[in-house]
Amino acid sequence: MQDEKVSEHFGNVLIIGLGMIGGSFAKALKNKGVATLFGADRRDAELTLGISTGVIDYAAQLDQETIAQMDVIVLATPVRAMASVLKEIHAFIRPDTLITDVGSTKGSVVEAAKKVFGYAPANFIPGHPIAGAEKSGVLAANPHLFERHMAIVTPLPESDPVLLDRLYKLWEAVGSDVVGMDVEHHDHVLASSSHLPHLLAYTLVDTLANSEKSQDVFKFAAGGFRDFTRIASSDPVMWRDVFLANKEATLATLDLFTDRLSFMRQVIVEGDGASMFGVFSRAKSARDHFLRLLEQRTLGGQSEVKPVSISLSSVNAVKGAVSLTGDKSLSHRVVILAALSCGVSTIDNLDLTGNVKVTVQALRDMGVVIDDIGLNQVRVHGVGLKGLKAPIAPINVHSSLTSLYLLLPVLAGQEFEVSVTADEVLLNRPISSLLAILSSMGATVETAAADCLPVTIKSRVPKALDIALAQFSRRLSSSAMLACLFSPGESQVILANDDGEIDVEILKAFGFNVKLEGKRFKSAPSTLHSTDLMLPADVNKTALLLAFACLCPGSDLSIENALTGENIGSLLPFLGKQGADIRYEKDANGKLPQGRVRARFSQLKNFELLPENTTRLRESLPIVCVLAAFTKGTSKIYGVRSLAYYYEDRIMTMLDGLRHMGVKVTFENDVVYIEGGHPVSGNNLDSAGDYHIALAMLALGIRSREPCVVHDCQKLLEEFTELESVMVALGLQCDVAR
Ligand SMILES: NC(=O)C1=CN([C@@H]2O[C@H](COP(=O)(O)OP(=O)(O)OC[C@H]3O[C@@H](n4cnc5c(N)ncnc54)[C@H](O)[C@@H]3O)[C@@H](O)[C@H]2O)C=CC1
Ligand SMILES: O=C(O)C(=O)Cc1ccc(O)cc1
Repeated sequence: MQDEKVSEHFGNVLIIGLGMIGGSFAKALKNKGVATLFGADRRDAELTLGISTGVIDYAAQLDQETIAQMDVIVLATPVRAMASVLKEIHAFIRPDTLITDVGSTKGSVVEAAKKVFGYAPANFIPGHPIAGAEKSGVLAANPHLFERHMAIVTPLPESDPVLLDRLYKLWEAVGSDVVGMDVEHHDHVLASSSHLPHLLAYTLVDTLANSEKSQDVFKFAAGGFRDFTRIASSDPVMWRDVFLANKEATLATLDLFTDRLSFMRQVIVEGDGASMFGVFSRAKSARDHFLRLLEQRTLGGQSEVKPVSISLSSVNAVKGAVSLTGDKSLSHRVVILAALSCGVSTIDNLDLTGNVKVTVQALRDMGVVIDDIGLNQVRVHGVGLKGLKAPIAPINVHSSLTSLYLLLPVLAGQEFEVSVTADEVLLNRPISSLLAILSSMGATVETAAADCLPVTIKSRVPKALDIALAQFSRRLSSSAMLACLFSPGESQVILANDDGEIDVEILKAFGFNVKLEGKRFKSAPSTLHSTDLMLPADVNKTALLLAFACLCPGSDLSIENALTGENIGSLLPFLGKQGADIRYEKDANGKLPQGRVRARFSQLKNFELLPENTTRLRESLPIVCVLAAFTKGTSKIYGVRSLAYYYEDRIMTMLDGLRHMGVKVTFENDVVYIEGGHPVSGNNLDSAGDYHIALAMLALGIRSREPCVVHDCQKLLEEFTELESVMVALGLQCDVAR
């Protein structure tokens, strides 16, 4: 099959050693139509098969006439055969012909070339695809073998830059990501990542095969044995050559491993379960981490998102009582505190979707064992305040601001150097206020661009905090509170807002000695201890569902496991002020202020949101706009332009939705005017993939006079996993189309 053409043509390419790797490379280039392929092999049968299976165009001899015609020569024999091949052909090679190889070791190949030529030839540039299999021979050739896998090139100081560029292009043409590396470094890295595992697999199988019980051992081999020993089916000649060629580096890694194996032997002798657990959990975390990195590469970093729409079939009352999955922002905080505690905490009703996964993964990457023990239930094995382990790669918070704000002070409190990065969306966002907290802690931080990610926390001289936050942000407040955990003395933070109550309750639940007087947060050094917690319902979801009930005549909705403090979140207090009928019934036994919150329909008052309140309600502005549409009179929202652009964008999308439903909306001189009290009618709304807009549009759709579809709800359903079942439980007729 001929793939699509790539522009560059590499001319005549000769593969010497037409086995699995040489054949795969030849077939990939041939399918792309970017070269004329010649093959040479000491086994004629491989060449015949190579032609009949369309791997090469021509079989070739290693004579002067052939070699002089080649633009690229690829050595693909076992590594120790490369010296003799080079000896045979070196006199015929044109100086502008690129000679390269695919061998698993590089030092020995460079040595061979220097010996044959008498110097390091500028046109000899070694390479090594990090892709393969336990198979051999041309029949195992696979043209897709190198796609989205790395290829290492190891240029020498003498290497010709034009030919080096050609080598990069060759590997790119077959789909590889090419990286340059020093020859010696290559041999050390590969000794550990590839050569040692092959040695272990061969030795394990050989040991067991020679044991008395070998029949039964193989008969009852479980999946683990099969996975671990797959590579012992690899070609023995190839691997004999690798160990002969890379003796020093393989011995170094083997010695290290042998020491660790002896240590594990002693651990077993002593029945030291804690050490076993430590080694196994760190290894699991490290492997999970690099598998994810690998997956990102092989998937091209892309995951396909299927559009989802939700249709609401008629105007409904919202009736019933439901419990919701735990609060997202508390979920982040609680797993972090449990990880920093001494002892094992069990957390129930944790929200393990979306960004919380990012925080959990970061903690796992730093050696914290977090067992999934049931639906939304985890057991966290705390490592103590400073017990996190240096991760093997930078911590990636992806697009999770909450993970970033909560983890950064925790990292600044550890004793290792660590870097933090994120997805592109967060990379250009200045985080000056957050970095200021780190510097108040006494941490030295380096950023790539001024006050933006990625950051590296270099060192720290712990200091007691005494700071006042100017910015209204719950994340920043929590960040400062967590920073106090690592303070050597009493600390004080003056918060910019007065909604720190729940965070303080959570800190207290883990034994942190803190108190909150108005906006003044004070702490004294303490050791955190584990606790078992049942998280109350998500504050945003609770408020949004209660807003639905306030909007729909005949409604009576109870959220059974809600947070019940007066200052929890911003939307419920706002609804209360607008005359909503909301009642709180506190559960006297809860560790946190939690219980039942009940809402019934009531006619809401129109409102004016001054800039300070607009900022306070910024996350909930889409639903606030919807509420405005159902009050009597005109509501005004001031100061939208002073919000971060994404909040402003959200409001503009929401206003478009309102207009589409016949609501009179204007935006003039930084004031949004929404005329409420008129019938709403329309059947199609586009939520632009935003969680808050999607929920607000559902609220709008519920009051529409005709059945209404809200599009682009995949993010909503991803984060509000129980939405569908909650809607059904509340008697809302909805249909999710995936
Ligand atoms: N198998 C794998 O997964 C990977 C292998 N490599 C490297 O690629 C090279 C080739 O490995 P495979 O393709 O797996 O082996 P293979 O056994 O499938 O192919 C090697 C071919 O070289 C031929 N050959 C041996 N000595 C020769 C000589 N003196 N003159 C001409 N032809 C000769 C053999 O007849 C055979 O067809 C090795 O250097 C190996 O280290 C690199 C990455 C992955
Ligand atoms: O089969 C496997 O899993 C491999 O590890 C393949 C492999 C073998 C040798 C190399 O130099 C590179 C890749």
